[in-house]
Amino acid sequence: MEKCLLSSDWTLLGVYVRLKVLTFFTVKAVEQGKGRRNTQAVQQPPETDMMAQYRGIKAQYQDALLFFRFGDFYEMFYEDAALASRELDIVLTSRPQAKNSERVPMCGVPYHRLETYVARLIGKGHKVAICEQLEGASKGRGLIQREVIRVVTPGTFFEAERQEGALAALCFEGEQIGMALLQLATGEFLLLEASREELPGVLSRFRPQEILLQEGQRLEALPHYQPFIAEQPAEAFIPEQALTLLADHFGREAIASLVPTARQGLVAAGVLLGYVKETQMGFLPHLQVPKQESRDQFVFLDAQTQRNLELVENIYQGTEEGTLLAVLDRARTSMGRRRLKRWLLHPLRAVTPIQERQDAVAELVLKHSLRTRLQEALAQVLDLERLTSRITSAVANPRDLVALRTSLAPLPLIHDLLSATPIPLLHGLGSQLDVLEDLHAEIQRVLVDEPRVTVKEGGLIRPGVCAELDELHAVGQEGTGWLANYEQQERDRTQIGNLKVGFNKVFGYYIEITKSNLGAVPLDYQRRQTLANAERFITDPLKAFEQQTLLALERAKELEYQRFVELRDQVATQAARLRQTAEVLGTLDGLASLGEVAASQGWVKPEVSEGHHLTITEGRHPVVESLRGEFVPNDLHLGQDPSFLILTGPNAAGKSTYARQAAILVLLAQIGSFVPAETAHIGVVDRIFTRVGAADFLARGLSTFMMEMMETANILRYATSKSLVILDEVGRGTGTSDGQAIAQAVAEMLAQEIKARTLFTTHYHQLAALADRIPSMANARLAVREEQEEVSFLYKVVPGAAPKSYGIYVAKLAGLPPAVVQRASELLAQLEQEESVSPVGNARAEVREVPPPSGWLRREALVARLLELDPLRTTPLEALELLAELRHLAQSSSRSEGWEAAPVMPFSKQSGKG
Ligand SMILES: Nc1ncnc2c1ncn2[C@@H]1O[C@H](COP(=O)(O)OP(=O)(O)OP(=O)(O)O)[C@@H](O)[C@H]1O
Repeated sequence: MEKCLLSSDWTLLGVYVRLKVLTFFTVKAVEQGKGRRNTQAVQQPPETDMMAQYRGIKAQYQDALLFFRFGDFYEMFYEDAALASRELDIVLTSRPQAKNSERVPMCGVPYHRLETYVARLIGKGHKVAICEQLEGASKGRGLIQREVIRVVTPGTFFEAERQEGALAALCFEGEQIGMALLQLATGEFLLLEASREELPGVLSRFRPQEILLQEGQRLEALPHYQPFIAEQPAEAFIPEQALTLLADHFGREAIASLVPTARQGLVAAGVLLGYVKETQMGFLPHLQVPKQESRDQFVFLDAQTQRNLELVENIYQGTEEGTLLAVLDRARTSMGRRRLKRWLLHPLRAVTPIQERQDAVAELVLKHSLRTRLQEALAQVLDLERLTSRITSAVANPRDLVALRTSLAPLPLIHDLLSATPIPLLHGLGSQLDVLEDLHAEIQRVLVDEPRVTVKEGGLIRPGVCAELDELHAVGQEGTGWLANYEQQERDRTQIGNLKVGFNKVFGYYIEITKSNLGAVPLDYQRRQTLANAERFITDPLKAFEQQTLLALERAKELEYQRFVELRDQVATQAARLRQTAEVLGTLDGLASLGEVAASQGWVKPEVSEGHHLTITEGRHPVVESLRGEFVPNDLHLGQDPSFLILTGPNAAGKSTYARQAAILVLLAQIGSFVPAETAHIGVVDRIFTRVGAADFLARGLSTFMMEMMETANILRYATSKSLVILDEVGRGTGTSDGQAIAQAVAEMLAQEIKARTLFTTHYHQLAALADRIPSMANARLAVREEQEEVSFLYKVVPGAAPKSYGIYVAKLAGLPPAVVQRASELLAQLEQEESVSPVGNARAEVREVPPPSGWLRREALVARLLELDPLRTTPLEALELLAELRHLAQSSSRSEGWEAAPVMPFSKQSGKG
């Protein structure tokens, strides 16, 4: 048994006095807190010193909401109070700053709900500075010392579920950007490099909630998420300073080895480390040594591609629903879920590691019982990564240690199961899995089965751990017996049957006598408190008892707290082992999840190799299939010839789905997953690009077409012959001729020069003729069945180009007014009559004149034309030309049905006369 020692040498009496005073003041503080909410109960004038202290501290943290600890509450004052009350939906109240002075707006939250309220403020993009009382309140000591112990920012808040606490720092040097990324929930520290064009894609993969930039630097608005930007002084970016900081924290050697290849990233990492040290102070979790992410290791996915393919976030709501992640996620742990997400955004480029993962997934598909046993064991493991961060940053409470103990229990079984498999990746995971038996045993030995959440109320440590603690608990237990005896003894002595011995925090132990029995109270009872129906007394024996037991109790609580902190610190020293175990479990869970999806959905193992081919039979889009329940499978054959597929077909016939499906199947294959198809042979790709439809780029102040062209330009700049490109209706954002010309020129470059495997959907049917001229191009179309007036989509891809778009039919389906549909059909017929085959090979198509519109639209056109006219600035020749134009308009109008002649005819006549 251990000997637990209290650091201070309080005498018994000293402890007691302090205890009572402390209790008194704690309660007073609470009462003051309540009093502020109930102004009638305020007894003391407010401490102006305290407000001065508040202002002094607040001046140092002007950009954060200051949570100012006051007894059992965190209080906010002035503008912070107004903001917090709005954001947290809590009552805004006020108190006078000094006697008769003006009232100060304030609001408060109970100390034990700190995490919840901070989470809400962080979620709304605020920073919170937590200011603690550094000492207990005691009589005559004046102002309590207070200090900010941590500044929580959007990128550093990691302790709550789903908060990753991801933080990035960027270091610009010309066109190159060094980037460091730190995730406090997992301790992962990455170094990356990117060009300015690549930056949005890199940021979008990691989604840091907060980005550190050198002051004066600007980050171009990111289209789909708004991180919190924290400007840092230029000195922080001085390389020597940044590198020294890193070397002091991680060791000189670890950092020196990274300098040659990742100098800029390291500077960013130094800035980041400085920032987390400054803001987290004593609450900095264990960080892993920075690792450099090699650009060539992963398939590059730009921000649009990540978004267009709806990998981890759907386009319209930004949630996980309807994403590829949602289909794949059968993970049993948070670590596994994070791993799957990471894999989806970082498909592998090299064949060998892909095949290693595939083999592991195949084993887990095949060996159902192995997979289910592993998954059952994994289901008992809580978020070890976050727990490690909580433990190492000292925010962990006793329940966190219990969660850790529970999570470690199934590890030996997982280890045995993995060690028995011959599959290299799984077997390797078994060897790397540190089952941490020593930690499990120690937590089991020290901590009770179900401890309290709070650390200072006792009830944490098992009997037998600490001799002194056991003795103190024994005193407490004896005391309970003594009290019961004493109560009975006093009842007998006074003959008061309902005499009660009780306890409260302010007065300690007392004897309560109801008013009707007050006549029988013995002389040695000393009155302490008067209630409505009773009086409370103390006696000398009760006082002596109280002194003894309260002391024992408080000392026991203090000892338990100390022992708990010791245990937490002891676990924290093993952070690196815990992190490694968490990493292994995350990978295993990710693989098991892929195995389960493949097995339950009947997916197959794709053959991956270095070739240029992409051959899929009976492929399905996993997300559309999961949402629709049924899906028409399709084949795809791309390689050297054809490498470029022009896809035509009606609107809503499935062109985009088919093109995206190709990208998703390639991506699945390259994360090591099985794919929804009969067979798949995939030559690995280095980059996947998708340019799909319109998106909201208002944030960047760019027109949709401008954005479309910028994205297309990027594809043409970065795509290689190993890339996969999905272009959906390029050029549709501008005039028909321009759009078609651009689409053709882009297609020609991709097919003839870049030679990337490409799926190109278009409504410019003229482009289909390109395949006659360019050997690497082929046409495919989405088949439809036409019966009488009705068209049905078959969702089947067949060779050849589509004869027409059926746009009007789709418009009708979509509910366009019959008159408009009718008019559109007339116009289409007319256009088709006039249409001459447009010369493919010549990028400029002819601009056709479209006849005037019908009904009220015709009249509108005439009126609009007249309103444009400025008679004073019109030459006689222009006037004549205009008359002719108006006459032509009027003539064609009068031929059509539904013509309302009245407003236009007089003018027409007039012009006729003229
Ligand atoms: N193979 C398929 N099997 C079943 N349903 C499908 C299939 N392909 C597409 N669909 C369904 O058809 C809808 C429309 O598909 P998609 O958006 O791909 O059409 P599109 O031809 O690209 O249309 P547009 O040219 O108007 O953009 C999809 O949302 C999906 O519900």
